[in-house]
Amino acid sequence: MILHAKDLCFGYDGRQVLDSLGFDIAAGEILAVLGPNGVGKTTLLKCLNSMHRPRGGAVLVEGLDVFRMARAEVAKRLGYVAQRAEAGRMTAFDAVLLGRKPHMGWRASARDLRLGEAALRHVGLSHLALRSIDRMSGGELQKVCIARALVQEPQIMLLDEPTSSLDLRNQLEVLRTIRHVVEGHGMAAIMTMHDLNTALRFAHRLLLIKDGRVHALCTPDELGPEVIESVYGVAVDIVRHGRQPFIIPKDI
Ligand SMILES: Nc1ncnc2c1ncn2[C@@H]1O[C@H](COP(=O)(O)OP(=O)(O)OP(=O)(O)O)[C@@H](O)[C@H]1O
Repeated sequence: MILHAKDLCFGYDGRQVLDSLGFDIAAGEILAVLGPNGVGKTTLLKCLNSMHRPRGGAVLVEGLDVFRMARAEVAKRLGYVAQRAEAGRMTAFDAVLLGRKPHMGWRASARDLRLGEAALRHVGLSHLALRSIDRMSGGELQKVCIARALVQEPQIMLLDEPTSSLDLRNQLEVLRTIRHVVEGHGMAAIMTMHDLNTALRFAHRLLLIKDGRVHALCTPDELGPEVIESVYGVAVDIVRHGRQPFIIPKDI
């Protein structure tokens, strides 16, 4: 297992959000974290990369406790792409290069620059490399942030709604890129999502949170309509197109 999360408990101002939540993820795996608004998906990602310190529980990356690591050590292992990117005044290339910071000396090496260029190419943004990120669309900025996590060369990518600002074509391209790097480099990705059908298509396993706990942890093929109804309060049918399952709400 590349990451092991055990019995995580976390709350804000005494209000419990995560309640003994645990799971494992293997190298080469994409895990979609699902559940309704406010259930604690972002909070979970922030606990995994030690931005939040849980009240109880542990997060181990290849057996090492992330809460005992220095910031740069965490960043070498876990690349985090936030839900809302902050756009400062710097070029897309410089913003991507920031992802090399945990690996860099006091200046970027030729390899750092090459990785930056390659990451921008991967997300289809080479032509905007010198554009300031405060002059980019929401989707372009989201892709810059994903490129920044790629150059970080982490073992695990934590992606908070990575496709929320992207059109259909860009959603597919970004998710394919993530799948390509995960499968090709023995990494893992944990991504929060609202689009259940996209999760069914791109994730190897689904983790559904309810009441701060793991309500279900299953493959797309194993997911039953009763789980969706219980977590989201919506009755659905699950139909198949070829072998691919799709969720269709019953009453629209
Ligand atoms: N900094 C904070 N201080 C206090 N409460 C917070 C803070 N951040 C989040 N919360 C609360 O914690 C709960 C979980 O929030 P979180 O953002 O993890 O949910 P989420 O599942 O990612 O939601 P969404 O799907 O809407 O992005 C929510 O009730 C939220 O209001």
